[in-house]
This record gives sequence, C-alpha cells and structure tokens, in this order.
Amino acid sequence: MVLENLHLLFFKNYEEADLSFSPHINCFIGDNGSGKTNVLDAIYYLSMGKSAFTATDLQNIKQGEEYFMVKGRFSTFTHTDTIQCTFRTGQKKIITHNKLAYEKISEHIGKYPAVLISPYDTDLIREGSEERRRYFDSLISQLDPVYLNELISYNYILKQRNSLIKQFADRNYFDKEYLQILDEQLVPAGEYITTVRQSFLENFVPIFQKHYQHLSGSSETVTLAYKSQLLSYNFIQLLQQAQRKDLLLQRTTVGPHKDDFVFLMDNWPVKNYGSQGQQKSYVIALKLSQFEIVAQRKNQKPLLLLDDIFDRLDEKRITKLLELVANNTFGQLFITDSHLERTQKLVGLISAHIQNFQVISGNVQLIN
Ligand SMILES: Nc1ncnc2c1ncn2[C@@H]1O[C@H](COP(=O)(O)OP(=O)(O)OP(=O)(O)O)[C@@H](O)[C@H]1O
Repeated sequence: MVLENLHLLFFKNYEEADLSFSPHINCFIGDNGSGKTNVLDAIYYLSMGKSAFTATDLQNIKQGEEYFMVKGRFSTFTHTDTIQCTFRTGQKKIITHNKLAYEKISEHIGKYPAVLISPYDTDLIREGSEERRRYFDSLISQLDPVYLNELISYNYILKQRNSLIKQFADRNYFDKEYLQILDEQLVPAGEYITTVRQSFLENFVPIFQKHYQHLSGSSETVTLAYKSQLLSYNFIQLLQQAQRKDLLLQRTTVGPHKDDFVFLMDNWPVKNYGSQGQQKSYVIALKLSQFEIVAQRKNQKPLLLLDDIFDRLDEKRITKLLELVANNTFGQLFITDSHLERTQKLVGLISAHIQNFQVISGNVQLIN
C-alpha cells in the first residue's frame, strides 16, 4: 500500500499544502517547529482517524481558522482509494472513503495501517497503565474489528455504571436492579477483551523478543506480561465483591479498564531497570513488532512514519534500523529530520528511490 499524495487545508501550522510522494522513502527536512511532524500527523489522521499527538481534533485546526481538512490517495496493486478527514469547530468529524462518509469512524480503523516511531514512544514505559492499554487496544483494534466493537461497548456500559454509582453519592440511593443489569452486560464484553488481549500477547512476545535482540545485540531477556484480575477471578464475582468500594470511590474499580501490560527486562520493570538506550530499543522493538504483525495479518505493509529518529538514536541503533530498510522489510517510509546532510548521508547508503522535502514554517517544497 502506498500513499500517493496528501492535501492539507488549515491543518496545524499549514494553510494549504499539496504533496506527491515517492512509493519508497520520503524525507522531510526543516528546523525545529517548522511543521515536519505535522505532516506525519496528517498521514496518521488518514490512517487512524485521529492525531497521534493531540487529545482533541480542535487542537489541529490552524489557529484563527474554523476547520481543517486532510485528504490522501492510497493505492494498492488492484485499486485506488481517496480518504478525506474534515473537522469543523462545533461539528462532528467526518471521514469519507471515495467521497462516501463512514457512519461510524471505527469502520475506517485498520484499513490503511500506519506505524509511527516517535520520541514520545518512551512515554509507554514512563507513564501509567492507561498509556499502555491505549497502545495495545489501538493495535488490536486495527487487526480485529470485533475487538474494537467490544471495547466500544465495554466503555459505554462502564460509563453508564459509573454515572449510576455517582447517583449514590448525590442521593444516597441507586437502582440496584439496574446495576445488576449493567454488570451482566459488562461481563461478556470484559471477558472477551481479556481473552483477546492475552492471546494477542502470546503471539506478539516472540516477535518482540526477536526485534529487541536484533536492535540491541545484547543478552538481556525482555518480555511483556499481561496483568489482569480477570485471569484469576470470575468477573461477576469481582464486581459484586467490589460494590461497596465502588460506591465509596464513585467509580468501577475492577475490570479490564484496570489491566496493565508490564514491560520487563530480566524480570525487572524496564522503567526502573533499563538504561535510556535499552528503553529506546525496547519501544522501537515494540513498534517494529507492531509493523510485522500488522503486515502479516493484513497482508500489506503499513506506512512507516519515523519522527526525528536520527536525532534521538545512537549510530548502532540507526544502522540496525537502516539495515531493515535496505532489506526491503518496510514499504513506504516517511522520515523527518532537522539536518539535510545527516539524512542524505544515512539514507543515501540505501539504494532506493528517495524524495526530499524542505519544510519552512508550514511550507513544503520538493528539493530533488
Ligand atoms: N493548531 C495549530 N495552529 C497553528 N500552528 C500550530 C498548530 N498546532 C501546532 N502548530 C505549530 O506547529 C509547529 C510544530 O510543528 P511540528 O511539531 O511539525 O515541528 P517539527 O518541524 O516536527 O519540529 P521538531 O523538529 O522540533 O520536532 C509549532 O510551531 C506549533 O506552534
């Protein structure tokens, strides 16, 4: 799968931009803050229907404007599809596939996969369990639409359960029967989510270990452990036992929304035990495993978006990554860097078609 072109209107610091891409390597070179990452984020929007960096769509409208639009044409051997994403202040976001709007944006997820490797990836190690759940949920959802639907319905029921519980604090009364109904609805969705997360990880871990060993060339053992109360206890019993605590704390304290994916190195948490270099290898290995597993299951290579990696990685890890590029492991690549010469030197070692773009304050020019 190849992204042939990209059209931006009022997206972040871009007023308007029209770009045509190489099917192989595309490099965006420019000073800090010029808008290189914003191009990658626009591509991420076309793939995932949302930004990889900002929490709300509103933040992506160019300051002073009313809306943004991101449009791109994807092609495979057999067909070409145009995806457009528009968001206007105060309205619902619209994503169209060949001019036809999706009823639910979730229907779009996973159709045009992309993997982003960015300096923020180490947040997965440093931040709390929510960050890791979001990462794995998003990854599994790209591969499994049923999982995505179960996740959406679990979160919907959970929200209803939490607002019912809150009524108890306000009125010292709540509808016990309704709580029971919600619990009975929450259980099948919750159990499904746990089972899928567990079996996904069983497949993912060996791929991850292979990538980590290749990147780091070292002997430490890395793994990922899935931590869920539902693996040891019956969900309905957990909910019943936690009821008093839930009423006191005004939220649901048990369930897959409390699970964690524990990142381990030699059986210790990577967060405390891994050096900075090991932590970087750990998250890049995660992303490369994501790439491999999505490529396998979808039978198409995701777009690979490499944000600022030459600045953040040491030469050894860059060489290992470029080896993968040279071996045609990846399909289409989008790379950002602040130094033209460095990028040309590193990427020039690879015999592939390379297109360089210069980015200056929200303007992109093709420079070769
Ligand atoms: N909604 C918005 N409206 C206008 N400008 C925005 C908006 N959102 C972000 N920007 C601007 O985009 C710029 C950041 O762009 P981006 O993150 O793409 O930079 P970059 O070239 O990748 O820089 P670095 O090399 O530092 O990572 C900042 O100047 C920021 O003010």
